[in-house]
Amino acid sequence: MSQIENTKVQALISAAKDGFNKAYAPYSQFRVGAAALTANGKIVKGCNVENASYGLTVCAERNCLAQGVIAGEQRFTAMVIYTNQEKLTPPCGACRQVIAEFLAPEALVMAVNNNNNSQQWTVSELLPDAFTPQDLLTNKEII
Ligand SMILES: O=c1ccn([C@H]2C[C@H](O)[C@@H](CO)O2)c(=O)[nH]1
Ligand SMILES: [Zn+2]
Repeated sequence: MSQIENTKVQALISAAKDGFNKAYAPYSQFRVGAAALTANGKIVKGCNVENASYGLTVCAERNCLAQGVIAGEQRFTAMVIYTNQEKLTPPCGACRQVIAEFLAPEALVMAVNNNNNSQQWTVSELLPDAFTPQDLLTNKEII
């Protein structure tokens, strides 16, 4: 995350770890925490929240961004996803779409684990040619 200050990256990892510790994952036991940096330099976090009706589960990444929106933030510049998995956890397809709604294509998403291994992608690497709010605006111009 070279374009983000190192202290901010450390703060994001720590917030994502907090999220991980709050995860509600009684069915999969697969705990995930996420944290995002807002365009104003604030940090918001989330965790996965599972449900007895399995399909209603919401991932950490989407909960994190929803927490940001509730806090009045709609632009984010980076996201960290924290797990205790040796194989680093990338965001699922549904989360990639929601990430593309709120983070710019060049923004960074980093997966980190409890051994401090990490891997990072840009939003456009995760979801090339994303369908975004701009596509809706273009459509309005045509109408
Ligand atoms: O990037 C990911 C991948 C999975 N999960 C959650 C959903 C479910 O609760 C559990 C297993 O898929 O992990 C996330 O929160 N984020
Ligand atoms: Zn997801």
